[in-house]
Amino acid sequence: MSYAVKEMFLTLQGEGVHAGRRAVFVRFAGCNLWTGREADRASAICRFCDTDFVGMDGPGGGRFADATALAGAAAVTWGDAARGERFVVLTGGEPMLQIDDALIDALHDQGFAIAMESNGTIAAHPGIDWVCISPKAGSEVVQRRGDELKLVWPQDHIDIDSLEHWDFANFLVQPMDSAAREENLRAAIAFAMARPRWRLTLQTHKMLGLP
Ligand SMILES: C[S@@+](CC[C@H](N)C(=O)[O-])C[C@H]1O[C@@H](n2cnc3c(N)ncnc32)[C@H](O)[C@@H]1O
Ligand SMILES: Nc1nc2[nH]cc(C(=O)O)c2c(=O)[nH]1
Ligand code: SF4
Ligand SMILES: [Mg+2]
Repeated sequence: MSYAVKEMFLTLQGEGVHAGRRAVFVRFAGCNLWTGREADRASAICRFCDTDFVGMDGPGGGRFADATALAGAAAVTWGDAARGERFVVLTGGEPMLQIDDALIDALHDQGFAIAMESNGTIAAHPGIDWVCISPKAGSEVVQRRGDELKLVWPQDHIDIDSLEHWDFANFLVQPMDSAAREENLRAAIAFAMARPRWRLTLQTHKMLGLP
């Protein structure tokens, strides 16, 4: 199978438990909860997305003919730093629309530990080493176990008590980036103060000027 990739870049993971860790990001094109077109945002299931995942025109993006080609490009993007530490984050868009056995095997063959950022509406590939699920109100989350649950806040129509029954090792709350970001940050802080099971996570790459 070929893969449609919006962009591929080297940075620090900005969010979640692995914040601060050197990582190759592979941003797949396309999502099942929004077309990515501004004209469709108001009628989408997911309306607060901060990401351009349309097309294959970003830095390091393109159509990769097969898994070997994609994994090879990820290895080149990682560069000469300690091979044993290779870490890739598969995101999008919705990465589970494209991730398959061949890609997971090829990335592992290149020595990568594989993390994924997903909306959880498609079951995660079992070979992924670190599964981060970020639930969206109005969607059906089928992937209810993993390494981190990252709730963007505030969102209406989320049943927090039922999320807490899902099988995740870490529960994180992330303020929604929007025109109301200050208010959203206060709301996320209040959330973490009221529910000690949850930890605040910030989009540190945005503060640092990293991609
Ligand atoms: C762009 S999404 C791509 C992966 C996948 N589609 C998902 O939603 O998890 C990557 C992460 O950014 C989060 N995110 C998207 N828009 C955001 C915003 N406006 N503020 C804070 N986090 C946001 C998502 O919830 C997700 O955790
Ligand atoms: N540095 C950095 N960290 C991130 N963590 C999750 C991201 C994403 O868009 O999935 C992201 C991103 O786009 N950049
Ligand atoms: S599910 Fe993820 S990629 Fe899709 S629109 Fe929402 S935040 Fe963006
Ligand atoms: Mg992002």
